[in-house]
Amino acid sequence: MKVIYSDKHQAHQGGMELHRGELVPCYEMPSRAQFMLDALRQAGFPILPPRDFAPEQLERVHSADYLQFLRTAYSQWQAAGKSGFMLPSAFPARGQRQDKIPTGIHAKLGYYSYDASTPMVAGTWQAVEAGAHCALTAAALVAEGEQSAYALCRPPGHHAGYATFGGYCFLNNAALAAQYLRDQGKRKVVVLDVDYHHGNGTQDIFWQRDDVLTISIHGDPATEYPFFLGYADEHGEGAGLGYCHNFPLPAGTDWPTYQQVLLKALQLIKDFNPDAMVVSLGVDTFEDDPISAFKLKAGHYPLLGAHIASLGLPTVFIQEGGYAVAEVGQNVAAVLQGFEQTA
Ligand SMILES: NCCCCCC(=O)NO
Ligand SMILES: [Zn+2]
Repeated sequence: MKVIYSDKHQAHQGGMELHRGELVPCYEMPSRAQFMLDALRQAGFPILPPRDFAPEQLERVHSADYLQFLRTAYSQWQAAGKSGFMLPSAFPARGQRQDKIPTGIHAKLGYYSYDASTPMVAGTWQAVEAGAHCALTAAALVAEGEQSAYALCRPPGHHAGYATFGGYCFLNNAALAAQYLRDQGKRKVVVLDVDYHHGNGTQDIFWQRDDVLTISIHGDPATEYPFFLGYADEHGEGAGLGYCHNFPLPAGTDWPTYQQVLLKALQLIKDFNPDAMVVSLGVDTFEDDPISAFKLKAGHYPLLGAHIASLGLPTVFIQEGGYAVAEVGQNVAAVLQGFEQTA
C-alpha cells in the first residue's frame, strides 16, 4: 500500500484552541504526522508525494465562497492589523441570519465555522491544500487499479462541511476522495468513519445523496464533540434517506463492544454493495488518547484493519484524528498492516 505524504502540513502550527471551554495548546500538532511517517517508513510502506490538482477539484465538495474565504482569510486578518493565530469569536446562532455574510474577518470566521478549536495561521491554507492533494492522489491510485492507498493528511478533515470548518478540519479529505472515486466512474462509494468523533462534515456533504453511503462509529454526541450531530436517528434526507448510519457509543467502550458494532456497519456496507470504500481513519479510539474516551488497545488495530479488508473493496484510507502522539504512528501502521495481511 502506498502512503501519500507532503511535508507542507508543517506550515499549519502554532496557536491555541478553546477545548471544552479552556484555552489550551493545540492537540492537533505537527509531530503527529512525523510519528506516523516514521512508523510507516519503519513498517516498509513506500512514501510518495501528492500529485497536483486544479483548484476546481475542491469545489466538488465545498462551496466556492467557502474556499475563497479559506484562501484569503489570513491576509484579511493581516489587513486588519493582526498577526499570530486567529479564532472565531461570534457565530450565527438560532434566531440569527445565515443568509448575510458580514464584512469583517472576525465575523466571517464565525460565519464559516462552528467552534473555536480550529485556529488558522499564515500557512494553514498551504497545509490543508496539500492534505487534500494527498487524499486525491490516494483516490486516484485506487481509481487507477491499486487495491488500496493511504493519505497521511494533516490536519484532519472529516469535521469540515460543505461550507464550514471546525474540529481541527478545513477541507474534507475523505469527502474529496469519495467524490473523486465517483467522478472516475465508481458508481457507489461508502465512507466508513472509524475516528472517535462523528464525521459530521462528511455526513453534511453527502446528506441528500444515495450514491455515497456514510457510516460513522463514534463517541455519543450527547456527551462528546461535535455534540450537535451524529445521533442514531440521522439517516439522510430526500434521495439520501437511508444512506446515512450513525453508531454512537458511550464513553468507556472497549473492543468487544466496538467490534460488534463494526460488524453491523460492515453488513450495511455489504448490503449497499459499493464499488469502492473510503475509510476516515482516526485512531483517537485508543485507550490513552488525551481527548477521547474509548478503550481500544494497540493490539486491536490490526484486527480493525483485517475487518475492513474482509469486504474486499478497493479502499482509500484517509488519516483523521489520533492525539496520543507517541503511539499514533504504531496504531496507524497496525491498521494498514492488518488490512494488507488480510486483503
Ligand atoms: N476541541 C474540539 C475537539 C475536536 C475533535 C477533533 C477530532 O479528533 N475529530 O475527529
Ligand atoms: Zn477524532
